[in-house]
Parts: sequence; C-alpha cells; structure tokens
Amino acid sequence: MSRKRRFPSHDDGSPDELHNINVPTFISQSCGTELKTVEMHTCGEPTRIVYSGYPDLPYALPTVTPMYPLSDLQSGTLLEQREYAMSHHDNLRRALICEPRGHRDMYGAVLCWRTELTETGKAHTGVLFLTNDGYSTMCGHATLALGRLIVDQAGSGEKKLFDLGMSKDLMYDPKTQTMAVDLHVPCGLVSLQVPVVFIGTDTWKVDTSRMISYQGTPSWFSDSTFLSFSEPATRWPELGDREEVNFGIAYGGAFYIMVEAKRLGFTASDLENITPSGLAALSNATRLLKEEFNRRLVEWPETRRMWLRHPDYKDDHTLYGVIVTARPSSTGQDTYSNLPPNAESGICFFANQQVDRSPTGSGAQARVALGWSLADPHPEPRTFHSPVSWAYGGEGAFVAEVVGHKRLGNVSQGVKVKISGKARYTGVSSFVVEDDDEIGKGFWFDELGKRSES
Ligand SMILES: O=C(O)[C@H]1NCC[C@@H]1O
Repeated sequence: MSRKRRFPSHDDGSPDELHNINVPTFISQSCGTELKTVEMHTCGEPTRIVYSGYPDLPYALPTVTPMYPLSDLQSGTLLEQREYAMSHHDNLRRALICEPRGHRDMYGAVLCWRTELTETGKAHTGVLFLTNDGYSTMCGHATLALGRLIVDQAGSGEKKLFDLGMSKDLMYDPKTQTMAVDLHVPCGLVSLQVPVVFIGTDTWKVDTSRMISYQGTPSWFSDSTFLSFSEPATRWPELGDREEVNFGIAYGGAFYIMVEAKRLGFTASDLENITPSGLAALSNATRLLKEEFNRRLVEWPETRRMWLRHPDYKDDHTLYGVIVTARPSSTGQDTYSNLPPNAESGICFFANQQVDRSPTGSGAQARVALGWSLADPHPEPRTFHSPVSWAYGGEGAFVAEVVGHKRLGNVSQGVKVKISGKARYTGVSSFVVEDDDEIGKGFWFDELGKRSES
C-alpha cells in the first residue's frame, strides 16, 4: 500500500446496532440520566470519556431550526456549547468527577459531535474537557486517549459503542502507518497521528508499541517575571528567607506558570521521590503562588494582564496551572542529576489543585515554548517525565518536539509543538444518579468542613 487511503469514519448503523451496555431496570428505574463512559489512562492520568447520556449541546446551523432552545446562545460554537454545559449541565460534571464516582484528581471528556469545525469537515469530532473545577481549554493526555479510542473503534469491524456520525473520513498514511484524527478542542484544532496495524483489509487496531502524537494549537512564551511574598499571609514554610519567586508564564492551549522547584524552596528530589507530605507541601506552595498571582493580576495595569491574553483571541484567559520543574528550560542546566540530557521532570497542579499523573501535554507544549523563546531552540525532541513515569522507569513519559513556528497576532512568535505518548484502556462504565440521592450528586470529602461552616 503506497498511497494514502480513506476510510469512512462511521457506518449508518442505527443506535440499536451499537454495543449497548445497559444498566438493569431495577437500578435505572429510580435514576434519571444514565451516563456511559470509556475509561482510559495516559501515564496514570485518567480520562473518563462520556460517549452516551450527556444531553446533546445546542448547535445551530443557519439553515436548520435548532433542536434545542438557544435562548441564551447566539449560535452553538464549541465555546458556546462549553458555556451552555457550564450553565446547564454542571450537575453532570460533578456527578462524574466528584466523589463517590470520581475523586479530586479525576478528569473527564465529553464528545461533542456537532461543532463549527465538524460541520465544515475540519474536525472528526469536538470535545469538552472536565476538571475538578470546570471545563479546561486544552488537555494533551485526554487528546491522546481520544485518538486511540476513535481509531480503535473505527477499525474494529465490530459493533460500536458510539457513532459520532462524523462526516470526515479517516485517512491512513502508509508511509507513517498512522491514521489522522482531527479533534476540535476548546482552544482550537488539534491534529493527531495514531499508529495502526491492519488486521484485515478494512480492519485495524492501534499499534500500542508506538506512540500516538498530536500537534497542538501554537504555543508561546508570554513572560518571565517574579512576585514578592513579603506579606506573612502569602508565604509557605519552605520559602525560608526568600522574599521573591521568579517564574515564567507560557501558553500551550492553556496558561501555565512554570517555576523551578528551588525557587519555591524545594529540591529536585522532592519531585523525584514524591511523598504524601511532600506533595501536600508542594500543593500548598503552588496554591499560594497561584492565589497571589491572581490577586496581583486584578491589581496590575492592563499591560500586565496581557500575560493571559491570547494574541489572536479577545477572550480573557485564566491561569490553568502551575508546573514545578526540576531544571530550568532556559539553560538546560541539570539540577536533576539522574536525568539524561534532553529530559525534564516536573509536576503539574491544575484546576483546583488537581495533580496531573501524566507529564501534562499542554504543559509540555508551554514548556517547550518557554525554552525555545529563551534562545534554546531544542532541536532535539525532549522527554517530559511526571512523578509516575519517573517511578516506572520512564514508562508513560511524553516526548515533545518543535515542528514549526507560527506568528500569533503582531507581538508573539508561536511554536508548533508535537507531543507523543501512549494511552491505555481501563474499562467501560455506566453511571447513574438516583433522583433523591443528595450525596450521590457529588461531593468532596476534604471540603465537608466548609459545608458545615456555610
Ligand atoms: O495533559 C494535559 O494537557 C492535561 N492533563 C491534565 C491537565 C492538562 O489539561
């Protein structure tokens, strides 16, 4: 096979020809929505992918009467669907992510089959990302998981779990032996290359011996700056006598602060040999740094607020996460003695202090952009470790490489970064919420005290 081949990404099977993993009636009779998911992990970081049961989000084609009331929406772009999900279906995010079905560090994705990019044939499907706090703009680990799921299901030759009704075919490239999947994520269009092996002429599966890659939306380095922590209420014990903390801000589909462990009063080994108390201390420090950053952002003049403004989009953005790194991306100087050259380690606290088990795809994009803009072009691919990949001898680490550049707005130079990693299945689930189950609607065990205070 030497030419690219095109495969229809969906058949015309009616829903009852899909695999139906149903909840028995004695359970479903007292429940409302039944949410069906595929459960996956990417370097230990979970993605709970909702493929059925989530209400269709309003999408309006100019020539078609909308299927759903669009009272508070002008149209149904993916970003507007995200707004709609926030304001109308946040109970479902809570049910899936919070306890008792999830936990503090659970992550989810909802497939959105109709968006402005799927309808124009640019994307195979859209997706919303769910965190412990809301709806993120980018997620590399979930992108890798979705790439595997979509390609595996399309090539299985069996009944499918879901049919997205994708209008775009899947393209097989015999040169790279990969299938291309284009995902519409809230920050834009992300292109995946998913390695496959053919089982028959029209059937295939993802080749798990090779890594899945995606090229994210352009990343860029925003600024390098510092904050003063002279006020006692803003400090944490490990700061010692430091009064200032230096850090970088970069965008990889979402905004991150990148800060070296030693700037916060920690050592590289605190990241390498993570312990429960060490994790709690790092979480406390990054939370205080984020709080102070957000507080200053409100006070600082417009130019400072530009840190979190995308050159091409008017939207105000928020700080998504803080990544603590062991080695400065700018110099490549190794403060992490066991790391080989071109490897970095770190830990990412995102959303409401959620801890990423994976090396954070969007964070690696941002870290590459930071290093690149500080005159280290990283011509070699770089390996990014999380505490999990580090503990498992490198298994699950992500590889990031610069594959191009793109001017953003008239101020910033964007970097196109390719991220590679592997995603695994952990199961399929059907979740229900009993109508009169207040606890089952979702809670945080560690916030029960706040509930009784309020
Ligand atoms: O890999 C990533 O980009 C995501 N993982 C959790 C936090 C980020 O959204």
